Formats: sequence, structure tokens, C-alpha cells
Amino acid sequence: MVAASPAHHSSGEDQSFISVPRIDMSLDRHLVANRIVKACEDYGFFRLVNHGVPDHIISSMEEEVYDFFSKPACKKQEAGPPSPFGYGCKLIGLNGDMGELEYILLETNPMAISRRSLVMSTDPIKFSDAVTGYLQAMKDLCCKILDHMAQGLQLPDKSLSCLIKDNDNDSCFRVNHYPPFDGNANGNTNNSLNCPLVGFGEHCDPQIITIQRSNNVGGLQIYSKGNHCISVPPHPTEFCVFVGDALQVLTNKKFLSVRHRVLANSSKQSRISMMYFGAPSLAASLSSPFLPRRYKNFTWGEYKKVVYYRRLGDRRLDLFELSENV
Ligand SMILES: C=C1C[C@]23C[C@@]1(O)CC[C@H]2[C@@]12CC[C@H](O)[C@@](C)(C(=O)O1)[C@H]2[C@@H]3C(=O)O
Ligand SMILES: O=C(O)CCC(=O)C(=O)O
Ligand SMILES: [Fe+2]
Repeated sequence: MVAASPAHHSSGEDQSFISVPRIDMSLDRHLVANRIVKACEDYGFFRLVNHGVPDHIISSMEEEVYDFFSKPACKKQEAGPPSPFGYGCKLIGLNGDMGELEYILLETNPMAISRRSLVMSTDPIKFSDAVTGYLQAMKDLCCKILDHMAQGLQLPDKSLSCLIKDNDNDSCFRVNHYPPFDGNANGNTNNSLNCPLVGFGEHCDPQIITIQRSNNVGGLQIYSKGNHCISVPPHPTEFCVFVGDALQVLTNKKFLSVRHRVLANSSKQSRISMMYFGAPSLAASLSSPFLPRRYKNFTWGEYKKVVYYRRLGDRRLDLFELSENV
């Protein structure tokens, strides 16, 4: 059991009543661009409606996900351990972080997906079609969001989305399953203080942006600039967008990556989340057009190496900051 002791909370109370920005992508382009920029400046996070992703793309992907997670443990383990891709249970990354979840982490290139499908499903073609379809929709949506951001930030057209369109982009895809919480059946004897159980510990995503979709079960919390903890209600048709570390660097801190976590015991139902992490190629420089520069010069590949040697909750970007008077 992974209980969140008060020492792990970087925030005070849960400000559940604060509502996070909700952006309607079908509105006027200029309005959407400005709202996205404002949401990223204020929260590093927003919810997206009228995003244009067809229902059948989402439902085919979800069907495969439910099929996979309902297999017996020994079958799922054939797709693991994660290195970092593959099936994992409770252990997150290589440095001892634990959570109350199981997950699959996948590459996004179609060749890798079809290879992995062989161990993920008894119908590998159906599995790989569903994943490829979902990932293409996420890539398109990611580029659309980044184009709006570039417009709102008055950057050259496509200057952010070209990082994701690059054939060598390093985007990845994670599906998390937080099993239903049952205090007794889990042998959960040390939770008598009613401590929240951590499904996925507090962290920032390292990439440019993350596009998340969850089923209708809650648990996600984000930390606002003032370090207030905000519970994000689940929604069956919306996506959530998170600013990641790479975008913090590219915008020279105009946007800050959003710290977030998932509590596992807020419901007796299974929670599923599907996370598309949009990342540039390993060779891409993260240098910002905004001056004066707050970060050293480094590539996504250099940053990623640091990420994988660190603990989940570490503030990894601090290592790349330029001191104020340089
Ligand atoms: C503990 C870790 C897991 C992680 C790599 C890391 O060393 C630190 C960042 C973690 C994270 C968080 C966001 C994504 O879920 C993820 C895939 C990523 O890119 O960075 C995970 C990594 C992982 O699970 O391997
Ligand atoms: O399950 C969620 O909604 C968030 C998971 C998460 O933060 C991650 O996979 O990086
Ligand atoms: Fe995350």
C-alpha cells in the first residue's frame, strides 16, 4: 500500500471547488488561442471540449484496454517488465517509485506497436489498428493545440507543432489502470488513519504536452501556482491537457509544467487513464525564442537521460536553470 503521508503533500488543503479552465475548440480560432495561452499561464492545465476526436476511435481503444487489463496477471506479465516500454505493475520507472496501479507504456511508431501487439492481444491486428488509430488522432490533436499556442504566443506558424510532426519524434503512450479500492481484500491494514492512497505520485510530465483521457472515475489532482491542490472531476467526453517540462523550457517559463498526482481510493470503481505524451526528437534543441534565456542549451535527449535517472517527484529542470545574473 502506498499511503500519502502529510509529508508528501506539497500543498495545503484540497481546493476542490476551484474549477479549471474548460476550452471549447469549436470557437473562433483567435479566441481559442488566447484562452489556451491564459490557461497555460494560470494553471499549466486545461480541459478540452469539442476537440473533434471521433467517438469510435476512443471506444475501439478503450475496448482493447479493458480486454488487456481483465486478463489474468500471468498473461499480462508476458508483456513486461517495462524497460521502459511494456506492462508494469506498481513499480513506476527504475528508481523505486511505487503506485497503486498497473499500466502499459508504449512507443508511438507503428512498427513498434505491431510488434508489441503480439504479446498484448490474442487479436494483434485489431489491437494494433486501435492503438495506431488513437495515436494518430492524438498526434493531430496535439499539433492543433500547439498551433493555437504558437498563435497565442505570437510565435511563427507551426513552430511548436513541427516538433511533434517530426518523423523521429519521441512521443509515447501510457495507459494506467487503478484497480477498485477495497480496503479489506487488498490486505490494507495500515490505512486506519484514512490516508489517501497514492495511485500515481506527485510529478510533472517531462514532455511538451500530455493529452489525457479517463473513464468516468475521479482521482486526478493538480497543483496550482499557489500550490493549492485542485481535484479535477472526470468527464466522459473531454480531454485534459497538461503543460510538460519541455514546454516550460520552450516558453522560457511563461508556462510552468503542472504538478499532478492520482489518488487511488476515491472510488470503488476501476479508473482507466490514457496518456499521450507529445515529445520532440531526441536531437531537438529545447532553446526558447523568448529572452533573456532562463535555461542552458540542451536537447530533449539530454533532458530525458536526466529524467530516467531521477525519482518521479524530483524537480529535474532546476539542474538546467541559468542563474539570474549570468
Ligand atoms: C520514476 C520515473 C518514471 C518516469 C521516468 C522517471 O524516472 C521520472 C518521470 C516518470 C514519467 C512521468 C510521466 C510519464 O508517465 C513517464 C512515461 C515519463 O516520461 O516520465 C514516466 C516515466 C516512466 O514511467 O517510465
Ligand atoms: O492517471 C492519470 O490521470 C494521470 C497519470 C499520470 O500522471 C501519468 O501517467 O503520467
Ligand atoms: Fe503525469
